[in-house]
Amino acid sequence: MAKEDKKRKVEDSSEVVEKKFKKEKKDKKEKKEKKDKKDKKDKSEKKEKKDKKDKKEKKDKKVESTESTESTSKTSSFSTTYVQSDDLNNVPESEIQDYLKKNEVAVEDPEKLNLRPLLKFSQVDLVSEVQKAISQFPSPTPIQAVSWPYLLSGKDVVGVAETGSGKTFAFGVPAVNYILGEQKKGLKVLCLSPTRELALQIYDNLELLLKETNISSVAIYGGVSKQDQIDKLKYASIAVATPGRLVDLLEDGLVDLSGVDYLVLDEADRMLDKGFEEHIKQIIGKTKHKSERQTLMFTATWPKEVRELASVFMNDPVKVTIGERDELAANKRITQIVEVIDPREKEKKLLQLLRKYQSGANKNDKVLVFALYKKEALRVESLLQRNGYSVAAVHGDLTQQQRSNALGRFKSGDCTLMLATDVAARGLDIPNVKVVINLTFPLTAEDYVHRIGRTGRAGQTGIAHTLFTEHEKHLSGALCNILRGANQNVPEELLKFGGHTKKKAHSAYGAFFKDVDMGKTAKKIKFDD
Ligand SMILES: Nc1ncnc2c1ncn2[C@@H]1O[C@H](COP(=O)(O)OP(=O)(O)OP(=O)(O)O)[C@@H](O)[C@H]1O
Repeated sequence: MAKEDKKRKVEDSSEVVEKKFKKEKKDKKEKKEKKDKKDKKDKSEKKEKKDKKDKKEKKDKKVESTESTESTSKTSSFSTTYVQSDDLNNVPESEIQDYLKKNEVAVEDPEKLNLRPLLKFSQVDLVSEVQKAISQFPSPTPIQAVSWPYLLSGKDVVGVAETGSGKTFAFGVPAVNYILGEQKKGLKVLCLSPTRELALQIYDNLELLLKETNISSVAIYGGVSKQDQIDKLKYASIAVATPGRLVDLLEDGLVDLSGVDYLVLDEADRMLDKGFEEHIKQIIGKTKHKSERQTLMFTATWPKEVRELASVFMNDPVKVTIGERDELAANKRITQIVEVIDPREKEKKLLQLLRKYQSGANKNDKVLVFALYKKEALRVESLLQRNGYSVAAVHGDLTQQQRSNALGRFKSGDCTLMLATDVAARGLDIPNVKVVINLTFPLTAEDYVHRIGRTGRAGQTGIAHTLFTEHEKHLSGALCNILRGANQNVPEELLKFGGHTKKKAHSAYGAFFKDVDMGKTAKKIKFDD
């Protein structure tokens, strides 16, 4: 019995052991399966993450395909040490907040540096030649006040501020200040601009800052001989260029951009749209890598369509916005009048408007008339001449010499009437333009904001008178928004076309709109080489 018991016990225990063993095995198997499952999941998650990362890297690389692959730390001399002055430190915080509020300043500052705006020129330590050149002005404009501390700290900046608000010196002063503090020779600063006239204007402004220095600069643009530009490039530290001519010189091996570590895209949204994208990539790829370069983009209009592309060329930029600029906004000092008329009445109406705006005490007021296409400009030019007007014309069919002469006559006041296409819409700073007349509405609402921005500059007021016809009805919604945003009257006749903006269907926002008949004339505007 005892033996049997013992046997049973042994059997029992062996059964238990076996059971236990089986259970352990089962547990192990389950555990392993679980682990495998988890590993598999982790692996696939990791792979997904890696794929995503690779994809992003590839995409970034694709866009910046020609960027050099040199070292990654931002070590060049532009990483200067900006120190907030005691004078600025001592300003009560409430005063700073009042300034930011009054000027509708918004700053997106990824590193949370919270640099204070410069309320006076004396609150910043600039190289004496630069300090002297800007002392002609009473104080920095808001875009200068807010962006200089970041630019002088070596940060990338996107600056969005209304037309005529001093953006040229906002990027020009830190650029010249950098060059003057720089020991090495060679081309270091490059400013890109969409039109020849604007490139020349930026160049003239920089020359004012360089007047009392031994630094040379050069303007590179098409329509004139290359040789003079090539000669000047040998000594220049700063170049202002239109993309087409610059690419021309690059392809011929006549310009070396490998030392450029301060890069400005003026009218940045235009520079990044489809018309210029390829040239811009080609040029930027020849400058220093973005990790060693300070990249600046300044503009009055900053549509969503170009923001992603912009970020590819920049290192976590600080974004400085003056005014409510998330919506497309016009300068509020400009009185905007919009008249809806029959397209056949346009030219008769133009003559009436000129009589109205250039009469009596205002007879010498400067008036700028915009047409849409060269052909139209030529026709209207002869209409005006037939009616006894002396008119300065600026459009793409004229030689550069003719364009420069016309602009010069209008700037100096020798001729008080200028007729232009959109080559003159952006950036041109012409003193005392009292009235802008849009004889034909431009292709985009952005262009409208730039065109009317030729008046009401540097704190002055101005009038923009727009003739609107049914041919442009697809832009009525965008125009209504701009008028409302600047507290202007929205005419009933315009509302009849519809007060809502249509969606844009193509990233070349300047040229294509969804469900919209752009008419026979809707071709892309060609800008300059
Ligand atoms: N701190 C300042 N105080 C007063 N006027 C200034 C100051 N800085 C620049 N200006 C003047 O303001 C005018 C407009 O400046 P600028 O041409 O730079 O405008 P902008 O913002 O680039 O305009 P746009 O968007 O049309 O290109 C110029 O005549 C310039 O000399």
